[in-house]
Amino acid sequence: MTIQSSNSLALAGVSFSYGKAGLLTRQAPQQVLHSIDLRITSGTTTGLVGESGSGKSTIAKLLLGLATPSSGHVLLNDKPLNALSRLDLAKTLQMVFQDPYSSLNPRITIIEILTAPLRVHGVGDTASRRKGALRMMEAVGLTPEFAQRYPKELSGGQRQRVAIARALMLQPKIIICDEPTSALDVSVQSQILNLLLDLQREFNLGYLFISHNLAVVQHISDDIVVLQAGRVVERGEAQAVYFKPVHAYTRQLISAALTPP
Ligand SMILES: Nc1ncnc2c1ncn2[C@@H]1O[C@H](COP(=O)(O)OP(=O)(O)OP(=O)(O)O)[C@@H](O)[C@H]1O
Repeated sequence: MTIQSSNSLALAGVSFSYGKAGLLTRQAPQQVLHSIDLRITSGTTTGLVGESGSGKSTIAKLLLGLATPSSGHVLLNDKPLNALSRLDLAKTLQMVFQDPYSSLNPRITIIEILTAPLRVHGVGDTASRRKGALRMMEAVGLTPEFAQRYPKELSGGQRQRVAIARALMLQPKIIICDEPTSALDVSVQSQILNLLLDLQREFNLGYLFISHNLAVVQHISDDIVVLQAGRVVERGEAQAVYFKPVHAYTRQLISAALTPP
C-alpha cells in the first residue's frame, strides 16, 4: 500500500482590486473579489461557478501567484505560496486551459510539447523525459503514434488530452481546470470529464474546476463554491448545492445550465 501525502491550496480572506489609485490616475481601484475563502485538497474537486465577470479567472491568477491579494493570503499547506521557488511551484500547481487549439504550440510535435516542462526545469535527461512523456500519453489515452504528430493533426478532444498530459508531467499535486471542456463538442466533453476523474484517482490530484456551467461542475465536483460579482453567495457539498440550492443566484445558474443555448 502506498501512503499518499495530502496537500491543500487555499485562499484565506482574499480580496483583490485591479488598478492602483495614484497621483496620475483618476480611476479608483476596482475591487473584484471580496474576502474569499476557498480550499482545494488532494483527491477532491472544488467546483467554482459564476457568470462571466464574477471573478473566477482572477481567483485562478491569485492561486498561480500571477497576482497578489490586496488583503488576505494564498496558502499551500497553510504556508504562504510566495515562499515557493519557481520549480517547486510548477511541481505543486498546474493549469489546464479552456482552448486546446490555442494552448498548444503548433510548431512542435506532441512529444516535444510533453517533454518541454521537464526540459525547462532541468528535470531528467533526454531518454527519461521521453519515457515519462510516453507513459503520460498512455495515462491520458493517447497511443505512442501520436508522439511525432503536430497539434493540428489532432481533434479537439485529443488536443485537450495532450494539454492534460503536459500539466501532469511535473507530477503536480493540484490542477486548476479553467473551463476545460467548454470548447469541445458535447460528445467529447464527458470523455474528458471522465478522464479527469480517472487521473484524479490515479494520481490523488486536487482540482479546482472553474466553469460558468453548474451542471458540468456538479458532475465532477465534491464541493461547489458559487461566486457572484466577486462574493461567495453559496457553498457546500455538490449534490446539495445543485439539488437544494438556497441562493436565488444559484437557482438562476442551474436554470441557465439546463436551457439549451
Ligand atoms: N486586467 C484587468 N484589469 C481590470 N479589470 C479586470 C482585469 N481583468 C478582469 N477585470 C475585471 O475583473 C472582474 C472579474 O473578471 P474575471 O475575468 O476574473 O471574471 P470571470 O468570472 O473569470 O469571467 P469569464 O468567465 O468571462 O472569464 C470583471 O469585472 C472584469 O472586468
